[in-house]
Amino acid sequence: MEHNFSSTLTCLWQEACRKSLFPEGCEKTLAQFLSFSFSKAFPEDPSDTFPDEVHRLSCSELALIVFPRESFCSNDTGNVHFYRTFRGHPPETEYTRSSDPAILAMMEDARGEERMERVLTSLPGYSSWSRAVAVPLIRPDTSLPGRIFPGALLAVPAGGIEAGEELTRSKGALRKYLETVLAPPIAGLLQNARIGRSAPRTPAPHDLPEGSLDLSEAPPSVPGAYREGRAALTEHLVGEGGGLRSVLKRIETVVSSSLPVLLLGESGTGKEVIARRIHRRSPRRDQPFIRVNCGAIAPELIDSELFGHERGAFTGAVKRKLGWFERAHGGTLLLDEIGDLPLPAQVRLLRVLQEGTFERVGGEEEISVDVRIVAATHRDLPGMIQQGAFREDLWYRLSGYPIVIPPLRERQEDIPALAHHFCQRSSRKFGIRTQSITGADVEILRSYQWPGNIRELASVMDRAVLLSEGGALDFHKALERIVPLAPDSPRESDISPAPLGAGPPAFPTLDEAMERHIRRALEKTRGTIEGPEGAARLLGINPHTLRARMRRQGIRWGEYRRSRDLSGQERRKPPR
Ligand SMILES: Nc1ncnc2c1ncn2[C@@H]1O[C@H](COP(=O)(O)OP(=O)(O)OP(=O)(O)O)[C@@H](O)[C@H]1O
Repeated sequence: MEHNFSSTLTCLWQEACRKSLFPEGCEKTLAQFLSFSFSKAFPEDPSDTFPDEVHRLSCSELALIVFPRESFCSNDTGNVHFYRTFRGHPPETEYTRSSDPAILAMMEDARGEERMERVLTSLPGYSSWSRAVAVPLIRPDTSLPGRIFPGALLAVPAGGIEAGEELTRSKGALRKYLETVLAPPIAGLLQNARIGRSAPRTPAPHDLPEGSLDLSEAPPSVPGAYREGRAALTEHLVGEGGGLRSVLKRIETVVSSSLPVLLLGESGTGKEVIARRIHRRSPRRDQPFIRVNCGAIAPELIDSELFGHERGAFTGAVKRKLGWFERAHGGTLLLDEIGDLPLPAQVRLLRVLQEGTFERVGGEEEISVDVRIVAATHRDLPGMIQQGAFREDLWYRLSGYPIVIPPLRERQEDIPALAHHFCQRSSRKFGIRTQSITGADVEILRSYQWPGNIRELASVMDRAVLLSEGGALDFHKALERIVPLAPDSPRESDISPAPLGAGPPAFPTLDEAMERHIRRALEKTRGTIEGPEGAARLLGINPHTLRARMRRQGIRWGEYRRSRDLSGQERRKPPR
């Protein structure tokens, strides 16, 4: 099966939309800009086909830079230069998301500009930083010969629409093709993703807000592939009549109030899905729903992320920025991984919960917000309170209405419905039709313990569909790939006591064991964090959580990545 230029680009964008929050009003510009840049990377005939692998893989690297419009210029070939921006003035880095902590760190670092340049120029396809326009990258994955590694570096002009007008001055049939064939579906995709994030339900085609695009205009090569934004993927709830019945009953009694809700449950059990349901069923449904992963924000940025900052509050604060509390005004704020919130931020959060007010960083104005808090964690908060890692008073504030989401192994009745749901989802995602799930398949799935819960089931299904190549699903094979960490972990040496007389026993602490385990997963996946082959999936945790843990434990992703890129050479051992 082969896919053409437009379906490949559309899939890449579908992935980008799930990972990034694009500024309102920028859809059309961004789509044109990116479509054009893509053609620069692939100057061949746009109807050229790509091998199946390109199409199947998700976009595993993404960095988004928002830069000021004044520094944006284009020549008449439409090539955009922003070299001067980074040379002359610091970029306005508004939002970055990347599976590459190295890129993320660079952007947060004062000297990041220099290092960013080094990384960009080292990427295949770039001869100089000045040519590093917004180009989705597709390059060979050296760890898996014959496969392709897709990723994207997006540079978005902060000025939005006007900046796009520059592009429209460039000439040629290719531009026309990009504008007429590719830009509308991509713009629609972006716009729908944004609407989906703030709207309580996915609008039906007939009631899309004015100005939004009907995706029925999109090229038909992968029907429906770009219709699913992150919201659609996370809002569908399986198990309403089964294992989640009591959870949903509890939700119903609280939805009409503004009481904070605390969702407790193992990683991957569906806490975010339930939080979205609470929002959708509440009177706030027409207001924003915002999710913040408290564990994924660098501690020094937490205040600014949650409460915003004033211009000049610190180096790099070039303009006022609203925090998540203000952005969620009137709606619901999901504080995910609340157990990872550092203690000083817990104090400030407590104040907002008690008084409903706060000040932006560097500001004096008292700001009041009306936000419904839903907090979620897989951690043992009472245990953390005992250890002094979580404030007791915050716990009392948050735990007024706790809801425990049972792990998948305790709601086996939901497995058939979940399996069907994810099978359809994976088939749509990869454009592969498979044979249906049989009773024997369900038995195999039921006999597995699902430590990674529903997220793990979804990833096993992805793998099964990919491996099926359109034929029967083989769950023995699909599950095999999840298990390989078990035989060599824990290693004997990790737990054996030291010889007598040699001092205290060398029993690793929990932190040390966790660090080793993460390192092993990174070694196995050669630094891949997200996606079906990634370390997060292997460990059964959210990629954001994994990155946060790596950061906390000083694990540098770059070492593992470099070992992957040394094709044909001996792999470099990561530091211990
Ligand atoms: N009941 C459900 N029906 C359909 N899909 C579900 C359900 N529960 C979870 N999922 C899917 O499983 C995945 C994990 O769910 P979610 O992110 O809500 O889990 P979580 O408990 O918040 O995980 P973490 O603690 O790691 O953040 C998502 O892709 C979600 O769409």
